[in-house]
Amino acid sequence: MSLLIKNGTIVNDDAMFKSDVLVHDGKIVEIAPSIQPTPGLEVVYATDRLVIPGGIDPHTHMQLPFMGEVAKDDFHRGTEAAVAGGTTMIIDFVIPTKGESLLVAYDRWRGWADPKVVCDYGLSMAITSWSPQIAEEMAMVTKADYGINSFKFFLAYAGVFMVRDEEFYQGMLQCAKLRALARVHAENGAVIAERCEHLLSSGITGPEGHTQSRPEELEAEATFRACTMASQANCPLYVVHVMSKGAAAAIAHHRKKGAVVFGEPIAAGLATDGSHYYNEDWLHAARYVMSPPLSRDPSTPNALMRLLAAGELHLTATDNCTFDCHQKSLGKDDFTKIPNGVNGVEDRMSVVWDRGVHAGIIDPMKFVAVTSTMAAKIFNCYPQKGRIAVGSDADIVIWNANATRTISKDTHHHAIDFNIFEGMQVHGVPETTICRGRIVWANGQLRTVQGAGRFVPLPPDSQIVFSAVDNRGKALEPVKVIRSPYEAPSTLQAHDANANIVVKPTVRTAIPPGGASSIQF
Ligand SMILES: NC(=O)NCCC(=O)O
Ligand SMILES: [Zn+2]
Ligand SMILES: [Zn+2]
Repeated sequence: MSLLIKNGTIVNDDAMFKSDVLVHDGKIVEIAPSIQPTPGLEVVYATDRLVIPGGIDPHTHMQLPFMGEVAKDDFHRGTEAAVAGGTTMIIDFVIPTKGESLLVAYDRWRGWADPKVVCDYGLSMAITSWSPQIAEEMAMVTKADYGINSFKFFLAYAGVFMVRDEEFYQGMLQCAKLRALARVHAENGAVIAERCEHLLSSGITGPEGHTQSRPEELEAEATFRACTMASQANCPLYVVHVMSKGAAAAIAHHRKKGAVVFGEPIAAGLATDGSHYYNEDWLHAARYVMSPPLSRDPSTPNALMRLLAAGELHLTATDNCTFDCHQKSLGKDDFTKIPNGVNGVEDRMSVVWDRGVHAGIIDPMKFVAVTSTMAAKIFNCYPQKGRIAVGSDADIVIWNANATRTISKDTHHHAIDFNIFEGMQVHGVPETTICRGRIVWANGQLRTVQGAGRFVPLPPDSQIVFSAVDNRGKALEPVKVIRSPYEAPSTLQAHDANANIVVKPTVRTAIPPGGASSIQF
C-alpha cells in the first residue's frame, strides 16, 4: 500500500522544510521537493499544513485495575482517542501486584493490548516488590522476546504499589546493570498516608482533602531523594508526571551536577491547575483527582512549559488513566477512595501546541521534540519512530497549526463521561493521522482496525540514556587506601595489659574519600 503526502512542511526536532513524502508498505521511502503521483497512488494534500512525526505518549494506563476499579479507556478506546489526537504510539505500564511474577503480569498485559490496539505500543514494567526472583525476571524481560527497557518504581500508594527506599535502590542497581531506565512516581507515600488519616479524622472527606494530603513539598522531597539515590546507584532516572515547580527544581539541581535525569510533565499539569479541588460541586472536584495532584499554584502550568522550552524538562506524556463519574463517586464520603487518574491522551498534542507554540514559548521543532522525538530517543526506538525520514515508520500527522477546536466530552473518543479540559479552545488540530502508512483518522472520522497496532520491542542501552553513565561510574568507584599494617602506639600497648584503665587516645580528624568530615574518633 502506498501513499503520497504533497505540498506540506516537514517538521523534525532539528529542521523544518517543504517537501513531499512517499510512503510504501508502512515505511517512508522517499522525501523530495516534488514527487509525482503515479496512477493508483493515494494522494493526501498537506498544503499550508505541517507534516510531523506522530506523537508518542510514553505514559498511559489503559484498562488499569486500580483502587478497586478498572480504568475505562481500554487498549481499544484509549488508542482510538490517541490517534484522534495525533498520537501514533503509546507506552503503557505492566503493573504486577505485589509479589507477582513479572512474566505472568507481562503476559496479561500483552493479552489485553495485542488484540485491541489501533496504533503501535510499547511497554514499561513496574516493580512493586523486591526479591531475587524479581531481579532475575527483570533481566529476562529486557531480552528481545519481551522488549522492556524501563522499570517504574512507585514511592507512593502505600501498601499497594509502593516500594521502600532500599527496594528502590536495589532495583536501580539492577536497572543500571541491565542498561534499563529507572522511572519513578515521586511522592512521599508514608507521609501522605499519615496526612490522609489526619484529614479524614478532622472531618475533611471531600476532594479538597486529596490535594491537602499531598502538599507539593512531598513531591519535591521524593523527587530530590529519588535523584540522589539514582546518582548513588549510577542509574539514569526518569521522573514521571512532574507536577510542581519544586519537583522540577530537584531535577534541574541534579542535572547541573551531571546526573542523567529526565523530567516528564503531563498534559493535565500543563493546561490546568489544582483550584478545581476546591470547587463546591463535589463531582466537578472529584474529576480532577490524580496523583501527584494538580498544582494549587496557578502559575505552575506556564512555568512547566517554560522549563520544557529551557531543556530542564524533557518530554510530555499524559498518565491517561480514566475513571468515569460513577467510578469517581465511589469516594463520595472519603476522598481516599476516589480512583486516581485523568484523561489526556487525545488532547496532549493540541494542548502542548496551544500552550507552547501558539503561546510563543516553544517553536514547532521543540514541539516535535517534546511530543515525539525525545520519547523515541529515550525509549530507544529512534529513528524508527519520532522522525520523518527515509526508512522510518510512516507514523505521520498532518497538522493544521491555524485551526482551532473546542475540547468536549461530547466529541472526544474517550470512554468516560467528562473531560478535564472541557470547554478549552485550543489552537493546533491533527487533521490526518497515519499509523504505519494507514490513514486512521481523517476529516474528523476514525478509520481504525482493532488489533492493527503492533507491539514495539524496546531494547536496552539507549544512547541518550546511557552514554554518560560509564565514565560517570568511574568517579563513583570505591577508593581503597593502601597502608602498612597498623601497630598500636606503645602507650596503648602498656595500658592494654591493664583492662581496668580506660585510655583516651589522641583525638584526630579523618577526611574520607568523597569529602571532608568532622567525625572524631
Ligand atoms: N496518576 C494517577 O493518579 N493515576 C495513575 C497511576 C499513576 O501513575 O500514579
Ligand atoms: Zn504515578
Ligand atoms: Zn501513571
